[in-house]
Amino acid sequence: MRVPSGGRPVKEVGEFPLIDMIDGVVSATLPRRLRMGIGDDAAVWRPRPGRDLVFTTDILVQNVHFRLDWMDWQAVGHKALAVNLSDVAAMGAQPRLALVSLALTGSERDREVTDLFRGMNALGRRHGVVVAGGDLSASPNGVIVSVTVIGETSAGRRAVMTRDGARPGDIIGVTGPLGMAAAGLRVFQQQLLTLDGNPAMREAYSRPKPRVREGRLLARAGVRAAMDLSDGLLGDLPKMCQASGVSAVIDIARVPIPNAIKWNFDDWFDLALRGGEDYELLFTAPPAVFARVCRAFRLAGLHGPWRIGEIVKAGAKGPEVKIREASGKVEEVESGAYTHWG
Ligand SMILES: Nc1ncnc2c1ncn2[C@@H]1O[C@H](COP(=O)(O)OP(=O)(O)OP(=O)(O)O)[C@@H](O)[C@H]1O
Ligand SMILES: Cc1ncc(C[n+]2csc(CCOP(=O)(O)O)c2C)c(N)n1
Ligand SMILES: [Mg+2]
Repeated sequence: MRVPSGGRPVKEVGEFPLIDMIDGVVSATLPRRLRMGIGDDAAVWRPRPGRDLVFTTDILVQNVHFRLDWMDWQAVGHKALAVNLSDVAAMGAQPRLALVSLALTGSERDREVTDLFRGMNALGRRHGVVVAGGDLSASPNGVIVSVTVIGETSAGRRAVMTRDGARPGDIIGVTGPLGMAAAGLRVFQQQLLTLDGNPAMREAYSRPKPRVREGRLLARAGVRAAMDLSDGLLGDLPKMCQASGVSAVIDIARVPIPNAIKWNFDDWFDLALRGGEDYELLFTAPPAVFARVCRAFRLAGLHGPWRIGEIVKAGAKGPEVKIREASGKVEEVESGAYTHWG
């Protein structure tokens, strides 16, 4: 039997305070070449001036992140790599290598495991990424897929985009619609298989598209602040505001939330802004840089970006996110979206 050793249960501490506690243990002395440690979408290591390497890792746990009666094995492979590519994209870097650790119960078929790697490889090929290694282990309670991706910035290119680069006066942009993956999760959970538009929702949940090209174009256009939206806009934007010491006003009428979501779900606001797993990029930029981004996206044939609000100075209460209603009225909104252990 496990003897309680003191301390609080982590489900009471919460995911983000726990990260702060880990940070407190490991971040006392960091080498100068580590340009970014805990706190952003990826760690940044500068082996020499003019070249940054980025490192990120994300884990998918059966029945926490995916269910095998909802997703086939190729989709699990796709999603496990996609969520990592998304973090590299958020830094504005080019992903190169993936390491894949897999824990299996033993009853899976060899064919299912190779399917997982087929799904991963197909996505990797589209973004110039190869699987370069990994690890295998047993897992008594379901499949675990942990992927690490390494990326690089081009020599001489501007520095990576970070969460602490947002400044008052910046426009806030996103690279695509919000809420489709959360709607897909709802479709699976409630078996809404006759709902209008449900195949696109299930696809958004099962096979998110990492915005790798968009991330590189943002960085090249001079964007300094970006992150990817994994936990939902009202979970992630407050993190960016906190890191940058600024507040944000979101124009709700400008947020690209598909009509299929607004028309089908009464709780569309929470679904789209707190549901998570969109894997779109959230960025902020001064108006001139934002205009450059719009031009670059148009020339590259990419959709967006969508302008959804602006960064303002933090008030007396410190960094916060507010919502501008369609009427023009600005209202406070509770921060918070998906977190582990509720
Ligand atoms: N177990 C851990 N050990 C060290 N650092 C961690 C650990 N878990 C998270 N972090 C770090 O905490 C920071 C914040 O994590 P957060 O979950 O907000 O971002 P993320 O990794 O982009 O999210 P997601 O997991 O949704 O992709 C990241 O820099 C991450 O590397
Ligand atoms: C079966 C099943 N149940 C619930 C969810 C919802 N969910 C799980 S993790 C997460 C946020 C990002 O995760 P992380 O912060 O770990 O990267 C969300 C919205 C799901 N995907 N699958
Ligand atoms: Mg991220």
